[in-house]
Amino acid sequence: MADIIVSKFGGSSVANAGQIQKVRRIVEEDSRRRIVVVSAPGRSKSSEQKITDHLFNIATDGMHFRDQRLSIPVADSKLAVIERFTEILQQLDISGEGIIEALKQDLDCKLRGDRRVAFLASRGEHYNARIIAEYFQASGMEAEVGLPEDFGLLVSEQFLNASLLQEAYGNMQQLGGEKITVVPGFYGVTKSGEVAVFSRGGSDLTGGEIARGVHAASYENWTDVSGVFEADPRLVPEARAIPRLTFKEIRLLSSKGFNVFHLNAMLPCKERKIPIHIRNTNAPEEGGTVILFERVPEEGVVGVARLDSVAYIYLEKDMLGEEIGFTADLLGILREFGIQTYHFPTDKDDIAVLVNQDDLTGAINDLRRRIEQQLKPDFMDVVYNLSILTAVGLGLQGNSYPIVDALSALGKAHIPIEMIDQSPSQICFHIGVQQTVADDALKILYRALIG
Ligand SMILES: Nc1ncnc2c1ncn2[C@@H]1O[C@H](COP(=O)(O)OP(=O)(O)O)[C@@H](O)[C@H]1O
Ligand SMILES: N[C@@H](CC(=O)OP(=O)(O)O)C(=O)O
Repeated sequence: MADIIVSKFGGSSVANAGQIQKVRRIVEEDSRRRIVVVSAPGRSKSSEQKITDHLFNIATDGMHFRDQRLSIPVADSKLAVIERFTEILQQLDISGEGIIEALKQDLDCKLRGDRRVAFLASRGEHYNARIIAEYFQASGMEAEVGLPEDFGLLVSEQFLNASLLQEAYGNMQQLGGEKITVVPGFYGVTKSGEVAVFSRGGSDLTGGEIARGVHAASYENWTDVSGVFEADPRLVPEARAIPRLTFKEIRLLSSKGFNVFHLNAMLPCKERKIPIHIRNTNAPEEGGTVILFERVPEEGVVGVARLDSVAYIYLEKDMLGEEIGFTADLLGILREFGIQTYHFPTDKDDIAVLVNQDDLTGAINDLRRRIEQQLKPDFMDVVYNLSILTAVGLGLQGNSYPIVDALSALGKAHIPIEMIDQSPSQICFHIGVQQTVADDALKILYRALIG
């Protein structure tokens, strides 16, 4: 189906009726846009929460916003979800028959545990897709909704972090006929028909997997910025959109904080060499970013990413470097505790592992005890609140000068460096700093390496 474009519209692009009207215009403009993947309504103003967050709040009995030091009662979240969909229906001027009643019933579902969380979390995408398909039809388009439960978007039974099952690719062949099919992102169904969701931001994954399944000519990812920027535009306002990136570069950048595109969403497209085009729903005339298999680099560094909330677990033990299997044992313990690791610089008598510090919450005492018992370090320390700044670019291969420039710029600004790591591929390097200086450090690196 080489003439099909799969177009995914993110939460900001489908947050309200005005945005959905823009989506319609975009879809109508190119007859190849026959599979449209939609997210749940995101924030349309900063005072609002994403519908998916309200749904997680309902599913977790009002605990979901605790990290943001907010407490939103379940009843308020239910009301917010119902009101948002009612408003969208009214403003699009469609009846949406039975939709609000069905939504209310779903919000009172009796499922338990992860199954309950997954089912509730999926409702934002489910109802938005149904509404958008109905709106497309009402405005004269040949369109229908394609629900994962109907066409068989089969996923594993990890209800809150599902992955696609191979059979799903065959089932996707029924998509992409003459009609436009509106597919809800973020969820699939297990072989026994239960709903399971991908990780957060997972509508990008739905789009990427469907693009692979139908052998699409391209995968468009429509959002609220004009492509992937050289640095997070909220932190570095002068950053510009990067016209072309490779699959490898975007993966390195998204794994270190470029959350414009889900880290794993490029993998299915890479397999089939399907180009990904990141574009702005609010400015479709702008070029955006194209992600391709290869490109000729004209620069050293193409982007600088920043990842916060990193902790540094440091162990010292004489002869550690000579003890075969020490690193594997340490990483094995971290795996057992479900702690995400980023880097592990090692030396003769010491090792550090940089981890996601949110994963340490509630686990750190048990983890320390376990490491002490099994690995018997002479000394152990845990340092919190670090940021990793990651510079990426194919042009770094065989050109180490940007590393010198980066260190010298940080040195001139008296920014202390906690960690340095060059990736084995040599197309990126990482610098760890205290989170308190990360804003400055990012701007300094941006100016030294790109701006
Ligand atoms: N390097 C970057 N380039 C572009 N956007 C970025 C970058 N890093 C972070 N972002 C943020 O990602 C946001 C888009 O992602 P997301 O909120 O998931 O969009 P959507 O709702 O369309 O899925 C942008 O509004 C921007 O604030
Ligand atoms: N709505 C889901 C899935 C998703 O991809 O959303 P968005 O396109 O708004 O990032 C989430 O918030 O995680």
